Amino acid sequence: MADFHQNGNIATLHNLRTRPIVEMTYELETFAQNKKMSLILPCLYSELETDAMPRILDELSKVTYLHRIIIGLDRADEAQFRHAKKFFKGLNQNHIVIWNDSPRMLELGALLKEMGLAPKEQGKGKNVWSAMGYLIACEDSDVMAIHDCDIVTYTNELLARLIYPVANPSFPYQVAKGYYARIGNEKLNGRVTRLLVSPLLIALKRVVGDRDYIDYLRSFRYPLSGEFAMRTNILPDLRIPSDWGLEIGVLSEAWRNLAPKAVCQVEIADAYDHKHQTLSEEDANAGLNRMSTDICKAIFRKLAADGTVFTANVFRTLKATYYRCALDLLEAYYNDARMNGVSIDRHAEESAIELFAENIMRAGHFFLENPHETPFIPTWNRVHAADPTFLSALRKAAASDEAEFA
Ligand SMILES: O=C(O)[C@H](O)COP(=O)(O)O
Repeated sequence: MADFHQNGNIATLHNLRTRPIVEMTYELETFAQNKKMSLILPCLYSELETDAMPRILDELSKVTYLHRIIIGLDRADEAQFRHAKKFFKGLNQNHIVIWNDSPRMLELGALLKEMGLAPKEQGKGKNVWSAMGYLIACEDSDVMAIHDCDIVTYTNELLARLIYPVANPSFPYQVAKGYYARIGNEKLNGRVTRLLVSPLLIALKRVVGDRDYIDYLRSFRYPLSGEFAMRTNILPDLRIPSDWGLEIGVLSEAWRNLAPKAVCQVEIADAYDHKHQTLSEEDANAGLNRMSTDICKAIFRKLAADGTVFTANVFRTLKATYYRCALDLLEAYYNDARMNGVSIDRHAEESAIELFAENIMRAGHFFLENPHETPFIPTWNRVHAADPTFLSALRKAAASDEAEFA
């Protein structure tokens, strides 16, 4: 999409023209001579059975500049792990499938628990955190990228554009966040981003006042994208949530640890579509219902850690302000979609807003009632300080699983 707007907070790297992918690949191959680049794929076993995954595999096999691919496999039994290993055999790069539920990994999990350092919940955040631990333990990657495994519009150009800003040694960026317009089947998607995060940030600014952190989050065109890249030296000090707050958590950590000049966002695709979860109105622990609550919790915790005081009244006001802001934005989304001949189900969107408004209160209530319970996983630095042998044990366990279940 050809626009060149800069928001003044973080740099935005656009898709200004269709650059031949061979040109960019050539540059990346040159960077790779001095900087090793790795890719982390957080993956559910069920995702191997989708149409998206074979396409991703096919596209990745053509990539020449990657040093290693780490696949974090969740929700798999032994037979499924064996199958996953076969499935990824087609990759041309050095790669490893980490079976997160293997007896060896569970034993390591128990050890973490004994030290009081275990992630509180299973989920994408924990999967990514474990894969990052493995990457740190390998001690040989300078740059890493991560993307979802349910992208049905995937091309390896997405990866090239995502990793480029942190791979180019003359760029100052330590973190690059991917963005795109999430439109698929002529439908406007990205429901949690559009209907929860954008209006919530506007409402927070009105209710709790100006905060650098809120302005920073508002600078991102797609704060919930699962695609980001970073230089690996910042990994050991990253404190991320174990749940769906992962994406916001990574941005928050970049804000806490880095100067704004070291963070950028990059347009990685013209079109992006993925598997859509249900809203799950009936079950608060599933789908977008759960996701929206986890995201609110992550934002509230970070604001509190930056000195914002929350009370029950603040959350009540926030809910009302959010609701108004969300309806106003919906009007804009609706007109934007209509003018472009893209469909949008206004009733479904309003129902989602009503649910998200409830979840702001629910997350707020949780925050007030459980002041000591945080969704954040300890940093790898902390784990290393508690047990200096842990990271190498993790690496060995993954290698032993790889060898034993050949
Ligand atoms: O990014 C989002 O807003 C959520 O992942 C939901 O996305 P979807 O509406 O495209 O399924």
